[in-house]
Amino acid sequence: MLLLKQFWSLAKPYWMNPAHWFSWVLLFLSVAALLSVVEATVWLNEWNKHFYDALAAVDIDVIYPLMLEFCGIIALTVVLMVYGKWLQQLVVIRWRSWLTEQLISSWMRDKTYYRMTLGSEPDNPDQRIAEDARILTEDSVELFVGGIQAIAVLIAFTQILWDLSGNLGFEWQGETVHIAGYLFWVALIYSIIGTAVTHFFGRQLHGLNFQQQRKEANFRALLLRKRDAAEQIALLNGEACEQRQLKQSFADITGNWYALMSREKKLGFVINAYHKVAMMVPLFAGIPALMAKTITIGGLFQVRMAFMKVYSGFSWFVHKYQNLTRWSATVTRLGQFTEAMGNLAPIARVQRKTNLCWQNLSIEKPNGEPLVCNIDLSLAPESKLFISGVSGLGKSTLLRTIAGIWPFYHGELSQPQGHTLLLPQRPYLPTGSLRDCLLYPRETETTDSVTGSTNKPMLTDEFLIETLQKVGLAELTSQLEIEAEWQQKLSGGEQQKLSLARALIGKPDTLILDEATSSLDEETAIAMIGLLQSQLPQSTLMMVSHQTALYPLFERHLDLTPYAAKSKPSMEEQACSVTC
Ligand SMILES: Nc1ncnc2c1ncn2[C@@H]1O[C@H](COP(=O)(O)OP(=O)(O)OP(=O)(O)O)[C@@H](O)[C@H]1O
Repeated sequence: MLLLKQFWSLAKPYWMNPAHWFSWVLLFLSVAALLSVVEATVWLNEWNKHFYDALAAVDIDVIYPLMLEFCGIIALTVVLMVYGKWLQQLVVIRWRSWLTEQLISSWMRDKTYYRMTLGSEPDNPDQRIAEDARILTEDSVELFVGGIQAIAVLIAFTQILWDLSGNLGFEWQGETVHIAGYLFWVALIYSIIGTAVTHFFGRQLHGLNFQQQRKEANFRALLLRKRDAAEQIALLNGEACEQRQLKQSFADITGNWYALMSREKKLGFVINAYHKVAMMVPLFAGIPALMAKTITIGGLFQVRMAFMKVYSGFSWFVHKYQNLTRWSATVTRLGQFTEAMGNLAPIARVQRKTNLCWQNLSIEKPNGEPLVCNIDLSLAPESKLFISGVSGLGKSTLLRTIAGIWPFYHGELSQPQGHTLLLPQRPYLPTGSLRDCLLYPRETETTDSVTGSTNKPMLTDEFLIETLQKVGLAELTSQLEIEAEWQQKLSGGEQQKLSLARALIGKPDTLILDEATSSLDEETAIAMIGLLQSQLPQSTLMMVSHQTALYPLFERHLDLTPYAAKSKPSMEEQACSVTC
């Protein structure tokens, strides 16, 4: 029940939105095509009787036209099946595109992707957005259309089977008992037994499939991290450790896989035996009617086909058991993910005032442990503030709070008006051209091929080149269009210079630097801060740094040490506690 509720909350926003009427039309056409296949199968069933009777009578005059009719039925069935499937795939991709877009925009909205990492986020959001959205849409449409088809088959062939079965009469305690439509009852009982046994052997597959998807995603994520940290791992000679981690993660996959295999093997015995026996059940069950000469050989084959269809309609659940367990695991995973996004506390909007202002500002870790307490500060526009304090005190966290991404604080906090840019110690350089890296997160301007106009005010190449020269990256000026893994290609200092160039291009009203010059030598760091101050005189500048040489460039200084929630041990104290 919970599963269906979860599924409905995922499916309703798409399917109940009138804007998606065309997907309903496609779904309807797909169902119609597959129902026509059922109709063609009924026709084929009729054909079976005539054909086998004609064969038994060696009636060539009837056999040849029947062969022609067979070709017609098969051609029609194939066309309907192919287009039914094609329409189904069209529905899937439309729904999947919408769902993926919704998941991405919810994940990106209000920095959810970041805020989820601060709590106990559901594992591997990447897998939930990419893989689970695909499985959910594919399996749901397939199971829905397949389910309707199974019901249609059941309805169409129940009548046929009932009529063909006639009355089975047998003696019971001296009386003759008649069972109308006895082959239908055989198919029903056989299917109920099959469904019950399948569910008994397969019921643990839901949990195992859920775990399998999670472990596969963990392994993939671990591999991706190695790629991101390739250089650090190589320098630390961490291969053996990494290999151990990967081996362990893969062992988790294989451990669960063996459990899955063992369950599927048991289920395989049941399902295969069930299907194989099903082929002969109608022939064996039809023998009394054949002996009583109430049906012909052709009729027996017609019975067999009708029985198989009724049985396959009833056994749809058995056929689709593995898909259903995968589908249910996916619904649970996506349901958890969307629920976790929805349950996040609303983001606290930082007030905007002329001055940056903190009153009684206290900041905590996500677990509630206090970091810094009762900070009071007011900073007029265009001020330059240097913030210092020992490592781990909470300086970066204070900057995150000002930037509005750290929700664990109380007290008064207001941000100056206008655009704020925070440059972290490790800049993020997206994959793409150097121009993309330089302009991130602005979109690269494009020129309209017809009118020649640009979709945004153009930042000229001259300006970009001049900016690169100013920050000391003159050698990169010819590579603006080169696409590369710039994060790997540039040195730490060069990456920081590129990040500072972004500030010169973006001209923010408030610029926050979190150890943004830590990889530069002192002389260059001083030159860079001097450059920012001369080029952006109207920007409010705030900088956290351990580079004391920069201190004189700032008119104001805030030492966070007195605000620390608990005093951090000094290096000497730490060294002492180790040696003592
Ligand atoms: N996302 C997080 N989840 C849990 N704890 C965190 C998180 N981010 C930071 N912390 C903790 O908050 C404390 C302060 O971290 P912060 O990065 O603000 O220190 P810092 O003063 O900038 O240190 P440094 O000078 O070494 O950069 C640390 O103990 C850190 O472990």
